[in-house]
Amino acid sequence: MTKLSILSVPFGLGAGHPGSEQAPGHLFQLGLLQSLQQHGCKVDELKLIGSSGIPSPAIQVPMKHSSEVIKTGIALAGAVKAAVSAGNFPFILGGDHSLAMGTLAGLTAQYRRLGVIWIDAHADMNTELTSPSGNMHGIPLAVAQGRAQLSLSHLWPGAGTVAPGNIVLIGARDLDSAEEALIRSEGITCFGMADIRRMGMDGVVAEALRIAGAAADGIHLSFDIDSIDPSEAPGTGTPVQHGLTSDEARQALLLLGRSDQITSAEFVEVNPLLDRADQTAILALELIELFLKSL
Ligand SMILES: NC(=[NH2+])NCCC[C@H](N)C(=O)O
Ligand SMILES: [Mn+2]
Ligand SMILES: [Mn+2]
Repeated sequence: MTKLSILSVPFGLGAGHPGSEQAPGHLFQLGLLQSLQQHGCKVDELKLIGSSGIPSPAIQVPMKHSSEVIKTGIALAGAVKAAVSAGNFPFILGGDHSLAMGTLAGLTAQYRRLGVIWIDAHADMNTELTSPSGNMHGIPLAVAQGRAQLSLSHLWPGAGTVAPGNIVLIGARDLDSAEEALIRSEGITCFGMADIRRMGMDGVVAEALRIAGAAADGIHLSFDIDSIDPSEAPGTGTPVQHGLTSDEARQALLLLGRSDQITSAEFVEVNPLLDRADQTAILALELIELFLKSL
């Protein structure tokens, strides 16, 4: 049975709106842990990740709250690496998407070649130079490829990079021009909404696992709640119309959870302050349970 390390990261300074830092606490309040227990999930470790005691980073990044993002990333990277070494499945509960840099730093320090499946309305592939917003949650996948000034090895000394050929985007529909150019020049696989409707989510997931998993010894799933249409998941800072239905998200998470190729996951960008009557939080809770119990 899969032993879980749940790493809770109440951090939201990488996003443009406050609120995602409240998501882990809110999901726990709604009964996440109790219901995981009821579903027979084995939570081996539950850890709260904060940046207190982490010295200011040596690298300077010209973006909003970069030093806090980096410090949190350093704390998270260490916890992720330790979880993998202990033979546990790391599940990171955010928080905003900037924390993926910490996750990926810890993972690339452990895996020889890591694949990444990124379910998101966005590509999060800007650099410090191309970011239109200055928000750190828009850059983690460029950092992970070694394309930004900030690199994963700034967060964790033994961290590596993620090869563009092992990155698969699902649900992307709001790309900035520099991101589009990078996706095209690197040949990064991107399943947009039209592909999902044409191939079906089962077809997309099968292809995603094949591509992300090529020659890889692990695949990380990064799930941004804004992949889902705002009609069903309004509580997020950067909603984008015409997204996944909740059923498509359920299907994706069930299939990915069942695949033994997935070796870690994170769930980000739920913002309780922007939610409508907890609609997004309740859906997130259900999706997380569905995923973790299918592992
Ligand atoms: N993880 C997210 N929700 N990212 C949104 C990014 C939006 C935009 N592309 C930016 O760079 O600011
Ligand atoms: Mn994102
Ligand atoms: Mn997004």
